[in-house]
Amino acid sequence: MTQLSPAQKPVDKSLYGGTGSRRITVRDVAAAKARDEKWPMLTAYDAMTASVFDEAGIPVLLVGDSMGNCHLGYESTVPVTMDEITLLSAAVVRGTKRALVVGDLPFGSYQEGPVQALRNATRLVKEAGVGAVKLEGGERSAGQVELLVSSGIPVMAHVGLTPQSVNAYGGYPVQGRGEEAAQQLLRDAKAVQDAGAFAVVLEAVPSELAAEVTRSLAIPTVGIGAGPDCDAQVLVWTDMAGMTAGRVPKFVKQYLALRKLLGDAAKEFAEDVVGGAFPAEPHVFH
Ligand SMILES: Nc1nc(=O)c2c([nH]1)NC[C@@H]1CN(c3ccc(C(=O)N[C@@H](CCC(=O)O)C(=O)O)cc3)CN21
Ligand SMILES: CC(C)C(=O)C(=O)O
Ligand SMILES: [Mg+2]
Repeated sequence: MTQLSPAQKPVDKSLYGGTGSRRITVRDVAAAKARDEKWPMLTAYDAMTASVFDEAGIPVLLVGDSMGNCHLGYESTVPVTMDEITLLSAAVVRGTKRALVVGDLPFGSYQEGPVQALRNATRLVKEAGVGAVKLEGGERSAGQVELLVSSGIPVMAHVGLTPQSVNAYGGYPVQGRGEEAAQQLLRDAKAVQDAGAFAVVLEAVPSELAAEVTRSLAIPTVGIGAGPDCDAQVLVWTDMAGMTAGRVPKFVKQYLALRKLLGDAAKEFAEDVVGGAFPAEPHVFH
């Protein structure tokens, strides 16, 4: 391990609950694994929401391609474009002071190969100001991870269930069940670590397997539907806050009924307008 320069001294005692004012870097995230520290990650798609999570101390925010279904009204993440990810990533960076912002590379922006991946990741770093990018795939994406990392762009990898492959899966099935699939998942996680990824998302895998991958890797694992033994946990913010319409996956815990609360507020406003109770004297200029 090389000596850290002053600018790279650990940001705080911990990623969550720290008070340091400088922005968290991938080195801070990597250092948390050695301390055996668990940390939270949430998605964010706009500056206002991102500032709430930043002020709450969430150390890493992912501008997920889940913006496709959560924010932009698509059926899945598949239609999301580089223009959309870049626009919303720039907003999240503007809304935050401390969080490391990770931009998700959308479907079609890196599958052609390492050079395409580098072109699009570079755009996200230069135009949006993200501190790292994320892309899906283990062994199949190792070449992309390697070129990005050697070019100075930190990469969060993503193995297990990779939602951009929804049309190949025919849904969102749990991955890594059975000995052969478990061995493949281990190979995928090792491949992206060896290619230089600073962390890896494990999505929808049995918790026993996620625990084994977490023990086997030197880089942090970020679980979503991967049980309690990952180094970090991520949820889509609209799922966590009870804002998502319709059914949410089994791995989601809802901490708020935001969809109902916001709907009730909208109805109250509407009734005030229709009934003449709003605006009242405090809201009026003379
Ligand atoms: N709002 C939202 N939350 C997410 O977590 C999320 C997205 N959108 N969009 C992209 C992907 C899709 N994700 C999903 C969606 C559904 C399941 C799901 O329901 N899976 C089955 C698996 C059952 C099995 O194979 O045994 C389930 O019933 O939980 C999992 C992940 C995760 N990602
Ligand atoms: C759920 C996370 C890992 C993600 O990729 C996304 O939100 O797009
Ligand atoms: Mg994603």
